Amino acid sequence: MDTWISCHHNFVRREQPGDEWLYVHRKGAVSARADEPGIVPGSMGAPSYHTCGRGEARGLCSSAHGAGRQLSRGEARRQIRAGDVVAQMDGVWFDHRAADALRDEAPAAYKDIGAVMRAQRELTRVVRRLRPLLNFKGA
Ligand SMILES: Nc1nc2c(ncn2[C@@H]2O[C@H](COP(=O)(O)O)[C@@H](O)[C@H]2O)c(=O)[nH]1
Ligand SMILES: [Mn+2]
Repeated sequence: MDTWISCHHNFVRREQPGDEWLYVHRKGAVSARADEPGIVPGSMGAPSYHTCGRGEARGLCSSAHGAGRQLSRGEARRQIRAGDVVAQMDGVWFDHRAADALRDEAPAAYKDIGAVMRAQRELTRVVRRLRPLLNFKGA
């Protein structure tokens, strides 16, 4: 099957986003050149987005690669209980036996993906919003 979207978020490429040629390093960011497809995932319980770049040179033709963390892993483990993970994953199938181990991956450990998409609307356009149905994370 053809790959629909291949979207790396740790690479360097020589590019000319404006007048100058640059080595653009993307670490936790994705390329968002004009009409370029991308993926911006939310969290294990929040929507993900298929996107289309706007080629905004002031943003080095880039966008965020995800919602990003609201809480560090340590802070998430301190603040979030297994029961919170189950509650936050309401409507998404996952292995409840792993709820305790997944405290640092809980939806509340990540920023609000809707707010992140609004904040970067000049960089990338939403093509499709995907609601999570099932999540599996290996130990
Ligand atoms: N669709 C999912 N998105 C997730 C999940 N866990 C985290 N995330 C989001 O992805 C980005 C990028 O994560 P990275 O590990 O590649 O750096 C992260 O900021 C979250 O917004 C998940 O289980 N499913
Ligand atoms: Mn990453």
